[in-house]
Amino acid sequence: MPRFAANLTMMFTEHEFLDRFAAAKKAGFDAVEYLFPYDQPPEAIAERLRAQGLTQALFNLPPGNWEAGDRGLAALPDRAEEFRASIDTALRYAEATGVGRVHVMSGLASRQDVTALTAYRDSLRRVCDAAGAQGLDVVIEPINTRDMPGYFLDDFSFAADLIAELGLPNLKLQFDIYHRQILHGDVLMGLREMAPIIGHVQIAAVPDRHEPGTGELDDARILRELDALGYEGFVGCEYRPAGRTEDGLDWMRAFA
Ligand SMILES: O=C(O)C(=O)[C@@H](O)CO
Ligand SMILES: [Mg+2]
Repeated sequence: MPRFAANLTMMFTEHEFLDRFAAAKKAGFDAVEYLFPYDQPPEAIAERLRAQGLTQALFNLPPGNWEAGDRGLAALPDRAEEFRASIDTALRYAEATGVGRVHVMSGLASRQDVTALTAYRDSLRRVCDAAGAQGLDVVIEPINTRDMPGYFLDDFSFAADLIAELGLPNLKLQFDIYHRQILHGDVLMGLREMAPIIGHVQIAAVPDRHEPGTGELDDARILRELDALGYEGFVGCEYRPAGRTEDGLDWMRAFA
């Protein structure tokens, strides 16, 4: 049975961020994820996790200046120093929250740009080394360029090849079913091929990014396939509820 994690950046936004932990627990979740914890002190987040008995499944490294358009730093050669500092920040939050994996966003750059590719490889080696010393996995996620135009990591095969080439034991793939369908389709084959390197899964209906089961894919079938493949990690519910979060959770009860 999938271990669902509520994505608190997208779900339970009826509540203030720190109150979303209790709301997720009350709704039946045992784990949470979100994009960025950095507006809150790590101790405040750790306290909410402890109080609710929740597991922290995932969060992202600081992405640079999100409001100014940054979408990560790893493939940006002229931001290497900032990237190094972002690792230290993320690892402080990792220690406080007990998270097992962090997502590193590549940033906006062309995969044809050799300096970007070199920077990306160097960044991944560096972050895997530092995170590995703390017993953490690092995940990278191909993101569709309709939602994020110009995103460097926009191809699942490229990501899988890079993971194989780098051979870093704690570098894994974040398989977001929503992005996979928009970028390539062929979701079940993608899961079968990439199962050995998947470190985290996320789900949302395509194309509107609402509750699973409301889009063009048979999400229940996909979740059963994950089980059949022996996937034991988390499935992050990274969707924007069509209405109040609590009113749209029936899809999940089918897996209880
Ligand atoms: O957008 C997604 O999908 C994510 O998983 C985020 O972490 C990056 O925007
Ligand atoms: Mg995602």
